[in-house]
Amino acid sequence: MTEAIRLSGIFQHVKGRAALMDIHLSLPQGEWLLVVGPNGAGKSLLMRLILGLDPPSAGTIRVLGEDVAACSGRSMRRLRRRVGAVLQGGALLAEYSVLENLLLPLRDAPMSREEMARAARLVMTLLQLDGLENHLPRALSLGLQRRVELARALIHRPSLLIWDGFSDGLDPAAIQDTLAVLANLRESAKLTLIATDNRPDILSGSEYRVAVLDRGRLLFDGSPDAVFSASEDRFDLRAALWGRA
Ligand SMILES: Nc1ncnc2c1ncn2[C@@H]1O[C@H](COP(=O)(O)OP(=O)(O)OP(=O)(O)O)[C@@H](O)[C@H]1O
Repeated sequence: MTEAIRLSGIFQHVKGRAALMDIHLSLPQGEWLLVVGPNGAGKSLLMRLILGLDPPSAGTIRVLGEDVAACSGRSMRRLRRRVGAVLQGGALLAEYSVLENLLLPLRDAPMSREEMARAARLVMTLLQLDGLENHLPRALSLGLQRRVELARALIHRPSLLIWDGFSDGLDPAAIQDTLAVLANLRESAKLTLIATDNRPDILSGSEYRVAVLDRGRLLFDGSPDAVFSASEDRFDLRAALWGRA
């Protein structure tokens, strides 16, 4: 089976401090992985490495079969067109309309204006954003802004979606709506999802694996049921999942 990602022996140092240590992780295409852990565990750093936004201090990262370190210029742009990203803290450009924000990932795509307009219409309908194309992000609720971010991440029909901070700004109903959209894409287009969150059950209702990260180390990688039962015996897992109180 083709792999969406394979991380081998990843270390990441930030300002002289080891923030990720000896991470090994792989995921077949079409599967979903939830990376959970407390604040500061290293989830965002890991997502940035997978996206090729930062190079790791050591180790290799393969994304959709490509060695990220070996990609540059054209090959990196080609790889990025196969990956969508929703990053923490929202990255909608404030002075751009919803439509202009949506079209950003297509800047370098070999597509005509008509094809771009069609892609935007499709994704706006998919996420029920019709009629909002000329709005500025600040005119939208936080939940709608998140939906625009997701639409932007999906506009180029990526095989792999990276979502850092899955439930940020989403209420329970919005989480369920979002999961339904993603489940359809998994069914129809084999979309792979790698999401981060603080809650290990946030994707419940879907089939997914959980990787527990704590202080830069991967403590566990398995099914949600396995992680919950393992945490009954392991203080470190329990603390990473539910807090050290
Ligand atoms: N630019 C930076 N400068 C200094 N330290 C950083 C920087 N980015 C991350 N770190 C540190 O690296 C560690 C991992 O941070 P990271 O943002 O990946 O955690 P996280 O698990 O995503 O946390 P959260 O759930 O709060 O988003 C933390 O100790 C953080 O303080």
